[in-house]
Amino acid sequence: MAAAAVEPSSTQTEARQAAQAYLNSRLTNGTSTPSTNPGQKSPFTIPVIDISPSFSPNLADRKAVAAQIHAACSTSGFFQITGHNIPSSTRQGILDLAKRFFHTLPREKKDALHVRHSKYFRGWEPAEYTYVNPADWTGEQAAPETKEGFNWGYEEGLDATGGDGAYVELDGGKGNGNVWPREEDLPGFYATVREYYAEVLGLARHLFRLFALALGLEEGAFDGMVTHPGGIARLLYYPPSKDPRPLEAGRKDDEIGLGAHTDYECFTILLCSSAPGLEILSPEDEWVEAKAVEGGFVVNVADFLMRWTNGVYKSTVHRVVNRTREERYSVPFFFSINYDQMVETLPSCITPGNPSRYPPVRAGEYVLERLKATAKDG
Ligand SMILES: O=C(O)CCC(=O)C(=O)O
Ligand SMILES: [Fe+2]
Repeated sequence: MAAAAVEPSSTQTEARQAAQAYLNSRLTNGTSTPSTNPGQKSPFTIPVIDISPSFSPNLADRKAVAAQIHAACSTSGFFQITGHNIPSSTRQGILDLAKRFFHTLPREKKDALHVRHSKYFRGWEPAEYTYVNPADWTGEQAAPETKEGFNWGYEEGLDATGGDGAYVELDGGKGNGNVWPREEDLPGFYATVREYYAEVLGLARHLFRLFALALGLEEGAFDGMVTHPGGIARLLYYPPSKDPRPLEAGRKDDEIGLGAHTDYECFTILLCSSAPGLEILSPEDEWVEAKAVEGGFVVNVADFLMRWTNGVYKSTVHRVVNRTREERYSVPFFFSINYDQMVETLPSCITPGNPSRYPPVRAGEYVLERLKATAKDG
């Protein structure tokens, strides 16, 4: 993406500087340091929440799940869910599709889908093209990222509700910026993406109702904001480690799958294959392995929701390092509200001790500026 010859808007400046300052404040030169105060660790857990009671007709059951979500979001910002009703065949189907995409689509067909052709970062993202932590571009000890990705966003054909016909892209543009492999090159690609995306989008809308309850709002408070929501999803591939070693506090890694970052949207629903690799930065600056539970999804708060909740919900720094000889695949889904929606700090998150810290912002504008900041030539 060519650098624009215009002054960055205040949102741009805020998004880039705040993201980098926040990361820098949490990272010590890219290495983790053991806690100097082990007796005073803050509670940092990634709880497993069975959300099956949230499908109950009884409001008290739904509120009980929301309370667990609230506790997780206001501490570690991460939790895992089971009891979500997404069939295991749908989950396996998209992981198998990722493997086919990365291993069988020839390089020139991938190149035709390169993200550099897309102003919304859709399509194929080779390992070296982006760094989620801009400080890694120039850092002396910069380790290249090993992840390879394929990105797409919301479109009505992927929404089981059919949408409301009002989808706009990150910059307010009409239509959607998705690009797809040709059907003859990867038969069944779109159908498999659709099956998974429709399910995970439905789950995200359901979770958002629980977030409303968790924030002390009426359950349907956000429903009108997710009728044509932003929802970027990715297939990700992390090759096996060339030098597999366990995570060790204080040791700089020379292979990084995906650098230290926070996510940008409201929350992320992550599906992973069996190889571990996701690591979360604790308040003591220690990387903690987040081992995915069988059949579950990892859910984490992202920056836009942290901003919207005035910092009450935590968007926590994480990264991926494949420390195994196995290939690793994952499919994150980054859920946003409608990109044309303006939001102001939620009144329920403003108190005399925590006055509103952020000006109003349009959802898509915020996310697009954060995405631009990850491309090396962006
Ligand atoms: O692959 C994973 O497990 C996590 C991916 C991730 O954090 C991201 O894409 O933002
Ligand atoms: Fe992430």
